[in-house]
Amino acid sequence: MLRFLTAGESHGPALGGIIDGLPAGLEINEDYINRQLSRRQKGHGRGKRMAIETDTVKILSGVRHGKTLGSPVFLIVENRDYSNWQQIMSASGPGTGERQVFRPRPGHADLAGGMKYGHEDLRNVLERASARETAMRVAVGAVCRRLLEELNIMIYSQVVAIGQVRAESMPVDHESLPQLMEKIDASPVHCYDEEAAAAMMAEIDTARVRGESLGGCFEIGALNIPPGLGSYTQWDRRLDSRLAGGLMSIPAVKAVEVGDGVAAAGRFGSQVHDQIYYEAEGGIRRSTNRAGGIEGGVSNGETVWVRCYMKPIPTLYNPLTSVNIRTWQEEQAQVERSDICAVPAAAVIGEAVAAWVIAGVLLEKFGGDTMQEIKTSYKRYLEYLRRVWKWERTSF
Ligand SMILES: Cc1cc2nc3c(=O)[nH]c(=O)nc-3n(C[C@H](O)[C@H](O)[C@H](O)COP(=O)(O)O)c2cc1C
Ligand SMILES: C=C(O[C@@H]1CC(C(=O)O)=C[C@@H](OP(=O)(O)O)[C@H]1O)C(=O)O
Repeated sequence: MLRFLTAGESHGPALGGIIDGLPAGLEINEDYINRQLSRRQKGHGRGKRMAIETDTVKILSGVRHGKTLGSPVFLIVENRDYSNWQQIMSASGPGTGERQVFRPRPGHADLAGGMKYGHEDLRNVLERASARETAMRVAVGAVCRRLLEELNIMIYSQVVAIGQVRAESMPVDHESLPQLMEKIDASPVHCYDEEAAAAMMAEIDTARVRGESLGGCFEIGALNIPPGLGSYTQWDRRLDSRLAGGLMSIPAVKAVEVGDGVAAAGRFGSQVHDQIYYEAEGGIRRSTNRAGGIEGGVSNGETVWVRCYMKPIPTLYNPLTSVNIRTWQEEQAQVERSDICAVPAAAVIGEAVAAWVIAGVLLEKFGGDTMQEIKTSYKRYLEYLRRVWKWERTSF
């Protein structure tokens, strides 16, 4: 079973992550993970913290001579900002009482977390509730992405809305993907459509001037997924529920839509379901993919695609009304250094989460202790699909 845990406070010394259940023999190195970490740090609308951090990972265990050993992989990413917070974060001594938080920010974890854990200083909540933790999730996801690459599976993302500004989602196929991703990565808002991207940036600038924040929507896709990942046999084995749960765990993501899920709810069945055809060459195929590549919680061989909807960032430089929890007087919410919009970063985090979920279901189906065993079993399955089901669309 593939599992991971992360630890670390936003302004503490470091983030840590342990991945357990990886096979032996997977090639991985720090540079590969760092490339994904750097993608997460980009995006128009980020605050000053991203100028302080240059996220880089250290692999502390589970990898030797560039390959996984089959034992737990232990990763850390240091917080450069810690040097500015060391006194504040320490248990005692000068500075310990500074930067306490008593005016909970509506939309953040401050108040609910304070009530739950009995913290009077709400910094004790926000330090862990902060999306800083997602840096480690991207590091973990990068290892899973490497595993998927070995099976020729690729993951992409693109931002399709910031506030009210929408962009067409770019159709993606396996061949065009590397070039498309290069262009999307070069966009300051992680969006293929240049005109929409310019409007999105202007929208973020307007929000900044007004002391406001913005959310939006991003799409995540996985290409070259074979039919048969996930299962309808138990609720917790469904690929759609696992993807939705994972993606919803990204801070501020408030809805996950599989394929055309939301629009489909308002249409007739004949306008929604993807008809099935057969061709002597190429075998079974669909001409549409409104289902998002998943039927009955099982991948159907089409591109798996989902959309995630992110709410606006809770910290507002023009703050909303709150209550001081020491005096019970109405006051404006705390203002902490903050992003204005983090949808482009969330898209990269979404890729990492999707990579982790898909690697997990893959290992459940083709699991072995070594990459070689997994590849052999994967190959055998694709041969079966070709022989029995005339399925030839998954390349390996
Ligand atoms: C990449 C990323 C960066 C974020 N940056 C901030 C930020 O700077 N300030 C803030 O208040 N919230 C930020 N958030 C959102 C909060 O972390 C999130 O709203 C909060 O943890 C409460 O969780 P919830 O929105 O899921 O209920 C960010 C989220 C992500 C994914
Ligand atoms: C640190 C990151 O995001 C942070 C997420 C975050 C929050 O409240 O979620 C608040 C901000 O923290 P700070 O006040 O230290 O600037 C963001 O910068 C990161 O993405 O690496």
